[in-house]
Order: sequence, then C-alpha cells, then structure tokens
Amino acid sequence: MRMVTKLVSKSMAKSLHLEENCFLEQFGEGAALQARFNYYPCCQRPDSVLGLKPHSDGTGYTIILQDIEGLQILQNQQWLTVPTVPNALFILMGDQMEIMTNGIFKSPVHRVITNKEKVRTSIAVFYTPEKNKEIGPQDGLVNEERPRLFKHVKDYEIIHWEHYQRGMRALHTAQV
Ligand SMILES: O=C(O)CCC(=O)C(=O)O
Ligand SMILES: [Fe+2]
Repeated sequence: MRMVTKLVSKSMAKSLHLEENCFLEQFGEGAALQARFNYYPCCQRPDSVLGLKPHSDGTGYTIILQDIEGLQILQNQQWLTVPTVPNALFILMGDQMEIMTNGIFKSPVHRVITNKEKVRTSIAVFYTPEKNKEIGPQDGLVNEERPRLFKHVKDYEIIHWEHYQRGMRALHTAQV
C-alpha cells in the first residue's frame, strides 16, 4: 500500500506540474495507512436504508477496493454510481487533498446504498498525514488567479470526526 501511495501522490503532483515529491513531503514519513473492512448485508428495504450515510473523508485520500457496486458520489445534486472495474483500486480524494491542492482536487460527498439480493464487501484504506504535521495549499497552487482558499491545518481528522458524528462536513473550518 505504501508503494501505491507513493505512486499516486507523485502522479498527482506531476499532473499539476509540481515537484513530484511535494505531496509526499506534506504527508510526512509517518503518514498513517489505516484499513477498514466494510461488510454490507442484504437489505429488504434498499429504498429507505443506506449502507453508509453521506459524508466526505477526512483523509488525504482513500484507496478503495469493492466487489460489487454500491458506492455513490454526489455530483451536481445527483448520485453517480462508482463502477466496479476488475482488479482496479478506486482513489477517492479526502478533504486534506482538497486543502493541499487549494481546491483543485475535490473531496466528494459519497454514500453507500444497500442491495436486496447481494452482500457487498469493500476495503477502504485511509491515507492521512502524519500526526502533528501541518499541511496546507501547495505553494505552486496559490497565485493571483487562484487565491488561497485554505489555511494551514494540523490533525484535521480530529475536527473532521467531530463533525462527521453530527452528520456535518468540516472543510469550512479550514477555509480562509
Ligand atoms: O464501502 C465503500 O465503498 C466506501 C466506504 C467509505 O466511504 C468509508 O469507509 O469512508
Ligand atoms: Fe468514505
């Protein structure tokens, strides 16, 4: 998984014409990788029961492997289903990547719906900056055309969790 995060972090930096290690440096040597194994049983009332409530992740980003469809992303007030691609990992931006890219990569609200016939399992690996490490918009992404949108933050996932439990987003707390 470390290798995946190195590859993904470098690729994202390159795609924004930044020095390839800049995000890895923000995450720090002690960046956390935590895996959550999700099991969604069949549900007789998928019309009224969700597998996971709408939320954004407080991570840098989250690496997801899913066996069947169920994960949905909110875009323009519409829920879009993330397709299952065999042997593919799905990389979902978290709030801290939105902060580091000064709003260029968006951390989407997502949810999991339930299914009458099929059990669903997924593995979510949460990649989060090192404890006590300050992160913020990357220098090359703040300029006259794109003013700074976010402050520097530290241990953002704590405030994110407090908001999550109340069904709220925390990203506004990092806005300038
Ligand atoms: O089960 C999934 O596909 C996504 C899980 C998720 O969004 C989460 O654990 O934060
Ligand atoms: Fe999530």
